[in-house]
Amino acid sequence: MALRVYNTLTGTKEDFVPIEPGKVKMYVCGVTVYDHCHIGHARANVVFDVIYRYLRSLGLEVNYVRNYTDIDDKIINRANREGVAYDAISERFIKEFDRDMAQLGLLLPTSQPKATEHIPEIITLVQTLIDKGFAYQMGGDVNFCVEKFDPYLKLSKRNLEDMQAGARIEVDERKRHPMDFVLWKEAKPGEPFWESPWGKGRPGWHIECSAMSMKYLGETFDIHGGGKDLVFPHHENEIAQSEAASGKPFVKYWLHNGFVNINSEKMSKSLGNFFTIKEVLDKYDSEVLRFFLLSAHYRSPLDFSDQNLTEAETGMERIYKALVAIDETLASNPATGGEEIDASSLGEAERELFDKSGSLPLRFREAMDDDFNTALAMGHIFDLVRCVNRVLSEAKERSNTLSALCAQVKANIGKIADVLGIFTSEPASLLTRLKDRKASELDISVEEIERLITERAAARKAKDFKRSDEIRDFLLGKNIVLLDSAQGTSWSVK
Ligand SMILES: Nc1ncnc2c1ncn2[C@@H]1O[C@H](COP(=O)(O)OP(=O)(O)OP(=O)(O)O)[C@@H](O)[C@H]1O
Ligand SMILES: [Zn+2]
Repeated sequence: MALRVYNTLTGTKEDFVPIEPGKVKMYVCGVTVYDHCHIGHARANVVFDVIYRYLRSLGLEVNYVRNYTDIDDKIINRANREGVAYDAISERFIKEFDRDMAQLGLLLPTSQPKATEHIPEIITLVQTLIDKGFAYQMGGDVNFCVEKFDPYLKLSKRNLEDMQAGARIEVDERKRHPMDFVLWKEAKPGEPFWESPWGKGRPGWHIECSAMSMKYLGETFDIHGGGKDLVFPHHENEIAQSEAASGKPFVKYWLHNGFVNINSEKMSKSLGNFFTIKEVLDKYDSEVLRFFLLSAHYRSPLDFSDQNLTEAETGMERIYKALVAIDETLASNPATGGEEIDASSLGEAERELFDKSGSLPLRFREAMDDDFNTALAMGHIFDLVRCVNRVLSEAKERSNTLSALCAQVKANIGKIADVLGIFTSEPASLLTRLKDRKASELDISVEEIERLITERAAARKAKDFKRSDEIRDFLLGKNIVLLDSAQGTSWSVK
């Protein structure tokens, strides 16, 4: 099966055929850098990071551009509130964004252009639109004339007349059509500005993405991405500006991620119902957050709640525990390396594991080829882990075959890990990290737990089972579960 992607432009899943064989040009709208990023922003960026990684894993050469919107009303407002220059705000939040993305394990895009570093390209594009009759000057502003661009609203499939009728916003009478949007904004006194043929001003939001995407990727490119909320007006306006200027199709595939919701409402700054990436990473491991964000298909809504993150943590822990068990099996009886597994000699459970592990790369590819279905891909990993647990718990001895099977599972999960950017940690240390995090929320210290475990071992040795049970129950009351084995006693948080 070849890769198929859901294209918002056609409303269908289509075969993905790059314009130039072997190469993919992809632009994703970045953040407006006026505040800390929330989990909705994390989702948009993680989703396209995985799409980027998957395309690369298919052997495609991907030119991935993600911008920073570093001039905007929201940035100016915050700068005024804090009494600093606009670029003190944008620079601060670019640094914060970069730090958040690095924590979430994102690969760097090929280019990360900033709007303010592309003013000449923006002015040239606006001038071209005026020269071609698609834009007009209105005082110190320049507007795009939507009626001149016939396919306007082809992405969101809205109707201009209906929208006009429905528009209750106060409309500037000087506009030729109420839906005309601004390409260049005249600077108000005290606002940052750049010189232009229309006076001192700054670019509108939509034009920057047309100018930067076409500069880095050409007039027509393969993929344009962003959150669903950008379909209208942002992407619709990008299409209008770019296609009106170039006379060519702008983008072949439009991909949009679904929202992170809280109580069925979009997480957003304006609603105030948001959690920043930093806040969440204070509490949860970054791999847990990434795991959570990829646990749903990228177009589906994703409900954010403490409970859902805790469930993601438990799910990830289950997989890592299996990876630790695999490592322990390999340590106790290393696979001699490269040995063939004789399938006919396997018992029923081993046979199932052998089959599921062997077919994992193919099933992963099928899931991802179906519009990047990371949820299904993760389901395949859980399925495999169930088989691993069964085989390891039923195995009477650590045989060479068992080690060879474990080595195969480890290698095949490893291949997927690189594309999803999860399961990449050293398993034992990840489990320790999770345990430490949970322990930090307990009302008992790790030292105290370990002291009690030592005391309990001594009590058991002295056959003082009353004291030993007392300690176990006391710890259980603190949500600590003890597990006795031949190697000693280990503990985990319930
Ligand atoms: N709740 C969300 N779920 C998924 N993606 C989101 C969410 N909120 C924003 N995004 C996406 O993040 C990217 C950056 O958005 P942008 O900087 O324009 O956000 P914003 O409009 O400032 O955020 P907010 O919506 O909170 O005001 C866009 O692709 C946007 O669609
Ligand atoms: Zn954009």
